[in-house]
Amino acid sequence: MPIRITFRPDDHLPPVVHSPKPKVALESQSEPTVQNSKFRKTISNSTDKDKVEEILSELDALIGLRKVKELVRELQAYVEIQRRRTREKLLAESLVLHMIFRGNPGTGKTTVARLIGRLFKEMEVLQKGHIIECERADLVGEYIGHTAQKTREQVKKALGGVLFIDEAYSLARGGEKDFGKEAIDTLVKSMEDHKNEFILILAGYRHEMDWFLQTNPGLRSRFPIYIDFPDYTLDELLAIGETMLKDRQYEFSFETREAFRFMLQGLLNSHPYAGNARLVRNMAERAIRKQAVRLYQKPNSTREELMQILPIDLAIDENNARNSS
Ligand SMILES: Nc1ncnc2c1ncn2[C@@H]1O[C@H](COP(=O)(O)OP(=O)(O)OP(=O)(O)O)[C@@H](O)[C@H]1O
Repeated sequence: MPIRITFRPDDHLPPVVHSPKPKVALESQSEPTVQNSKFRKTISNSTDKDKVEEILSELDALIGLRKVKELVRELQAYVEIQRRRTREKLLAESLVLHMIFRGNPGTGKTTVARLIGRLFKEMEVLQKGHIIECERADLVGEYIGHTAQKTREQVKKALGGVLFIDEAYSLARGGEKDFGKEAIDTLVKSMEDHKNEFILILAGYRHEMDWFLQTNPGLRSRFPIYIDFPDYTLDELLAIGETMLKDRQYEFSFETREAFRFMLQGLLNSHPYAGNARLVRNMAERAIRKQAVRLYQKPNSTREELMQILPIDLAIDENNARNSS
């Protein structure tokens, strides 16, 4: 039986480790290995600490997500300590790192899943660390047997990395007779057949995910790690927008910043799930295109002009921007 780590989503406590009586002692082994891993990779001291730190800094650079960052760091520390224990020929168990990500679209789930894949590659938990993103249509087929085949194909592609299934609950919506059930069964079997060869992350809206896991106790017991992604606040969304522009060497003028805040506030007031970074990215990218059209007829644009996004590029006039401040 594998070690199970329960991260309590709602508090800051360290993970609870449910460790059944270990059956395997490594004392007799001269070269400690990761248990149950098909790769049976020899654990060396060679984990590139700089690369791990680099990935953790990328995680820290994300706006907000304080608890998510804490959990990922806890997870990283936990895995690292297991490695050190193995090196000291202490008891070793396989790590079960399948996860549930709960949150609205655009709250950073895929971004964090990618970082986790890369992190575990550097830590030699995963061989490749890539991510295969899929949804119901990629897993569910049209006739008996087709679904199992399609799902196995996705698992195969994900071996050595992360299989990320968005809106995972859609697999259970059709009930017992739906092919989605076959996809779930195939996933469960793949988790057994390919233990430690990939990490499965099921993602989606919080309430739907809770319902999904309640209706599938067999599945639920295989996911020891829950990570919640809250909606971003107005200030966080603003910071995300500014970071996205800065990364592309653009910037808001003072008025544009206020106009952007005003637009975001309006959207947050009218749409309950508007607090997401995807929306901000779309707004920023649209503003960049609008700026291009505005400057196109001006061959002698200055460096500053080429960098600055003006309120007009947000399709909002300056009066509105002033009113919002
Ligand atoms: N905290 C953050 N800081 C900076 N950029 C972010 C942050 N969160 C998300 N983004 C950016 O927002 C965009 C959407 O994020 P992402 O795809 O990770 O969200 P998601 O929760 O997986 O949404 P979906 O389910 O719609 O795919 C990406 O371009 C990502 O880089």
